[in-house]
Amino acid sequence: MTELDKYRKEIDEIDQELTTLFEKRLETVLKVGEYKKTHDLPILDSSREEAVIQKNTERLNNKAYEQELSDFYKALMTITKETQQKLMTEE
Ligand SMILES: O=C(O)C(=O)C[C@]1(C(=O)O)C=C[C@@H](O)C=C1
Repeated sequence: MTELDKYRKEIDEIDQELTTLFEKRLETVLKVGEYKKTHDLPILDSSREEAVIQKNTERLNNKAYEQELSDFYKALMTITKETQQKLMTEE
């Protein structure tokens, strides 16, 4: 096995955990979406998004990744808002 193969195997294992966590987060986001739909609340909550990003960048061991993690959460929350939007337009 080359070094590249080893790194890719490691990435595959990390991705397996990420996928499990992504699915879990998305399922919870859908529950939030149902709540918002029932209570007629907007999907976007900018202050909550800022808090999510701040809390998680503070959790970083290596602060050099702050921008990357912030971009990651922004992309993630773009997806979660789209998923909630689909729920809102359902019957
Ligand atoms: O906390 C909420 O209100 C959510 O809908 C979840 C979430 C997220 O993915 O974390 C998604 C959209 C909002 O703008 C803020 C946060």
